[in-house]
Amino acid sequence: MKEKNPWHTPVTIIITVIGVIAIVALVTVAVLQNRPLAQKYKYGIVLDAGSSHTALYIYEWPAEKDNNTGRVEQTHSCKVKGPGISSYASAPSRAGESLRDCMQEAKLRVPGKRHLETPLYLGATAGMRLLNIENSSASDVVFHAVEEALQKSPFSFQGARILSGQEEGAFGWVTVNYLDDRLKQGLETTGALDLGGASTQISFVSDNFDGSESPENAVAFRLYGNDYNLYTHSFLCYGKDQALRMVLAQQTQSGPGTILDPCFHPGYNETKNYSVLYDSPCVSDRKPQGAPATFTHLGKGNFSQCLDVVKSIFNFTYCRYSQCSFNGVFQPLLQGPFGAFSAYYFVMNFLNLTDTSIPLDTVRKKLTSYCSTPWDQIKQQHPDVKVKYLAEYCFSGTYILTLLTEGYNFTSESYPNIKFIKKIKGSDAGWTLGYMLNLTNMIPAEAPDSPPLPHAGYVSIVTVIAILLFVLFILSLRPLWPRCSKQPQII
Ligand SMILES: Nc1ccn([C@@H]2O[C@H](COP(=O)(O)OP(=O)(O)O)[C@@H](O)[C@H]2O)c(=O)n1
Ligand SMILES: [Ca+2]
Repeated sequence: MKEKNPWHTPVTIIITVIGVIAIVALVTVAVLQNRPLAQKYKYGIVLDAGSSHTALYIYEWPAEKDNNTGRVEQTHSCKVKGPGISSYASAPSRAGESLRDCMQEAKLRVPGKRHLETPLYLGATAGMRLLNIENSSASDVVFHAVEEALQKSPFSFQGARILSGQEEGAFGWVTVNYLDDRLKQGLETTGALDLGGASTQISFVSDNFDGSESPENAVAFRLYGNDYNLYTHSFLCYGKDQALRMVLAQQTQSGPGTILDPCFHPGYNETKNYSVLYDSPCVSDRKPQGAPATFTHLGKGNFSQCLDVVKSIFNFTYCRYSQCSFNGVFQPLLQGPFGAFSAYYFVMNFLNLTDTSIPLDTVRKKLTSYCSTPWDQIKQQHPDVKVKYLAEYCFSGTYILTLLTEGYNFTSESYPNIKFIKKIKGSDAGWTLGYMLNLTNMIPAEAPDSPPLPHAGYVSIVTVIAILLFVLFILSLRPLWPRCSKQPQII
């Protein structure tokens, strides 16, 4: 005869069923209540109107996070065809038209129902700064034209303006450190080196800089509960395109019909226009009197002579402060790691010199050999690279090396602290992300209160405690348990 299981009493079965139902209900409620909502995103768009070209960046971040504290990421970028907006001074309406294709792409990339609430910013940098110096009404007209075009977009246009050099430097620094998660965690920050076509920025935190020696180079931030005293400086005219103009101007000072340029490859031979070369406030005051209309630009391909002529555009003769970089500009002691982006990256990547563990002497040797390579051979080796860019890499590499070592005082010891970077975790390094984070108040001054446990941890703990309570409950009912018969069974 089969013996009856003592657990199969109505009381224990009912208790067990109710207990199991209670646990399932409790865990289900906990999971559902705290489940991250289906991912919905918000968007922001920034147009970077640089001196050489305009680029559009789309950023997205999770919509459900309080105060927009979720991670912001770049989801798309679009390079506007044609030159930078400052080149449209004589045909401003074309500046507006030039943005059309990228704006169309943005309309497709940002979900339709988000269009109206998506902020759209345009920030212009050194190209427009120079145009504004040269001819402020022309820069107003260009802005008017791009504003008109952007107001027609379905997005929430927040205005177009020129960033100050300080803002450009500081927002580049914010971008790099935000993407590296250094701000939230209060880690040592990374300095930012940005090389554009018309200006260049250096920004870093240094222990011996509190802003008192040179307030115009100080930007104070309070981010996630940490205070930062950022040193930043923007050198107008020291972007690589304007620097090249200064180097050429230096060599055409005596107004000859031909220059033999050590920064261009042997065999390079182009006829260039004086008025085009001198059409910039960076060099216009140096235009030789009675110069011919054109000059012949010949390459000589001599790195060490190129170094000398590049050095001549830096002034190291005066410094009113305890220490300077160049042109009498204060700079505290370099400190920490640096990220070098924009043209720093493009040039060094082309030259295969992004690895900064390569000793500076080797970098110089490589440039010596590259610069002395005949122009025909260079063109043959790089049929896909735009000839205008290709012709300038010897100059640009030499310029970058000079700016870093002579200008900013990087040494053989500190050069490896620089990383040449294009993107960080999928987002481009540059001022645009920092600019948007600032304008949308997405970096809080104080560290936000976050729940002590992540969602998965919370659910696991609720489940474990529920099971534990159930077991304890069953144990507490021990007096009601049916007795087990321990008597020997008689067969
Ligand atoms: N693929 C690329 C894109 C840009 N560039 C250069 O990177 C620089 C970008 O400067 P930019 O247009 O942002 O000018 P700024 O207004 O920042 O001075 C220009 O000198 C471009 O020629 C490059 O060397 N390779
Ligand atoms: Ca730029």
